[in-house]
Amino acid sequence: MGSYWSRTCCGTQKVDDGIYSGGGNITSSISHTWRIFTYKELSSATKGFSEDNKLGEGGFGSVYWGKTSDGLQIAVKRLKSMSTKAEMEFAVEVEVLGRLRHKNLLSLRGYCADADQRLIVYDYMPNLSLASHLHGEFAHEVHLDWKRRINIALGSAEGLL
Ligand SMILES: Nc1ncnc2c1ncn2[C@@H]1O[C@H](COP(=O)(O)OP(=O)(O)OP(=O)(O)O)[C@@H](O)[C@H]1O
Repeated sequence: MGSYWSRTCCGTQKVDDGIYSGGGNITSSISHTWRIFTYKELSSATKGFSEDNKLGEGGFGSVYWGKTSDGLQIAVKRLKSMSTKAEMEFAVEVEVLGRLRHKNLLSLRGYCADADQRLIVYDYMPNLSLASHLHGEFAHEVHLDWKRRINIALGSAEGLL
């Protein structure tokens, strides 16, 4: 469940002005249903999980930008090991996000569970994380005034409900 909470309260909330709270990212979320991807499909979408496509790294694996054959931009989280904890992360994420559709929640696009590979596919969020805007690399570029900060907090709370 830890992962679920990180995804909702610190991970991937979207708010009205387009910024995601915590470690999440910004914008472009149109809700769709999810589907099962093949490993080959995801490998080809991410140019073989190339370093150039790497968006970042979380507790359970690396996240890669990709483009599907039908032109959809995706973020693919490739779990690094098949520990019980990682299996749990995968199951909870797919189970919970697969059921939820909310404008302030990152949408699950699908997953892949081929042999010992576990990958989770999300909408790609192009504007990086709120954390990077609050404390990181973009903190000096984008000035988040209190009005925007309050909107973000309200949007995050709405997503949690
Ligand atoms: N949907 C996405 N679109 C764009 N970038 C993303 C997306 N999801 C994740 N990322 C990038 O990948 C990084 C790692 O994401 P990930 O969800 O694995 O980790 P986390 O939320 O920081 O930590 P944890 O694994 O503990 O939940 C993020 O910080 C972000 O930069």
